[in-house]
Amino acid sequence: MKFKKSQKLYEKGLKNLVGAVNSPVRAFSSVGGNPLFIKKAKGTKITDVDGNEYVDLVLSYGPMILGHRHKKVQKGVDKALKKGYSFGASTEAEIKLAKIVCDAFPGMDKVRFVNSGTEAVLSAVRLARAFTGKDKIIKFSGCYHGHQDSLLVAAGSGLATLSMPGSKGVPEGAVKNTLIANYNDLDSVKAHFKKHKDIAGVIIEPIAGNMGVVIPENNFLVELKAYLETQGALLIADEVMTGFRSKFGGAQELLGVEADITCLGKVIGGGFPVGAYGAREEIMQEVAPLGGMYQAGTLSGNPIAMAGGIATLTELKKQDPYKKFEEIGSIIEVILLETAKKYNVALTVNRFGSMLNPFFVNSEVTNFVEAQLSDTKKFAVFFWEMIKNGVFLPPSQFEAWFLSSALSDKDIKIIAEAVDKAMEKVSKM
Ligand SMILES: Cc1ncc(COP(=O)(O)O)c(C=O)c1O
Ligand SMILES: NCC(=O)CCC(=O)O
Repeated sequence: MKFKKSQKLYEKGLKNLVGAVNSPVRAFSSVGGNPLFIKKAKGTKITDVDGNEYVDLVLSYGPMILGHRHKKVQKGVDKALKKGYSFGASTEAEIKLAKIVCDAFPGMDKVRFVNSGTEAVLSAVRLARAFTGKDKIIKFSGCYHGHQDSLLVAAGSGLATLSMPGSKGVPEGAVKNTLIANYNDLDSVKAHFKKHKDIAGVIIEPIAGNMGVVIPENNFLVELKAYLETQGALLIADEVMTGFRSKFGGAQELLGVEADITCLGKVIGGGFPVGAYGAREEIMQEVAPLGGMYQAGTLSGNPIAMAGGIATLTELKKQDPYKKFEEIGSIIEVILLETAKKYNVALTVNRFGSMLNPFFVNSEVTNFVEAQLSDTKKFAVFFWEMIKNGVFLPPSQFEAWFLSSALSDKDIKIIAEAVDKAMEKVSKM
């Protein structure tokens, strides 16, 4: 496999782009080598500029749940493109997507569309503060909620890969109202409430995907929500990753919990830039123009993005792929575990439906500290061998792998063969 053209573009890109990437997550910092440049994608496959074809388990970090360029999505977007790109005024498509989203999440009477997951979360946090009149927010170590100042502490995703505890350029004042708790540890949440009277809410990835996949234990979320109710604080579910992926109604439907405010992104745009936050009526009444919490956007509710979202969610509802996700997901999980056993490689696999991660560690991974015990050198070797054998993975131990509903038996065979080669190479380290 050759990467000559990617290498050339990388060198060219370095001149006017930062690290030749537009998100540090796309840099190959922790796996070595340079980022691949992509030419096109269709269905389950992604092709780089050198013509190498891969089964894609990145899926644009989640959005491409139907696979790339699904014909219904393409059709919906093509139709919208013919009518205009952006109007700065309302369209019927916004109402349609809002209904699909609100119908899927029982705790959501109203929704506001924005352009990214980051925007969705920063607005949701502002809304929690506006509604409760309190300032402090608890987040969990290893959860990533986008790159707004106040939550860019103890965050996973790219910060975990780069071993950064936080970001430069975030003033102390911006994080003075942020408290950190441990995932799967309700006592660590309670400890904050014992100390502070002004906690507006707790934000959580209900199934964590940014420290690698980490699953909420037993009744963690249900108990967290019940406890927050006793404290008059809100539960903010950051379902940017899990919304419409864990289940049509997100992790909340699956785990039987109803958040006060829900953040969405990724899948709801079907590959176009969309984010959203929503809540029950009395909370959304705070948002301008109904209430005094300001939040706006030139391209918010963009008609092309709305068309991508409507087509994706309509097709997703029709396909109802969640049983298939469980089946394929468990097959891939077994492939990883059995192959690791065959080559005597220590491995833990965390999986929730169509999100999964292998960790190169012997012990279970239930929080960020345990996730960081994984041998990232082994992951780097594993990653490159998977690439060379035709499977496109996120270039980081701490990013979830995503499955699409388009995956076929043939794709699984490619994955199984690549895993065999990659595990064998890891075993020789
Ligand atoms: C859980 C979660 N929240 C928020 C974000 C931020 O979304 P975006 O990258 O669209 O700004 C992401 C992904 O990056 C995410 O995984
Ligand atoms: N886990 C990280 C993401 O989902 C987003 C990717 C990015 O920030 O580029």
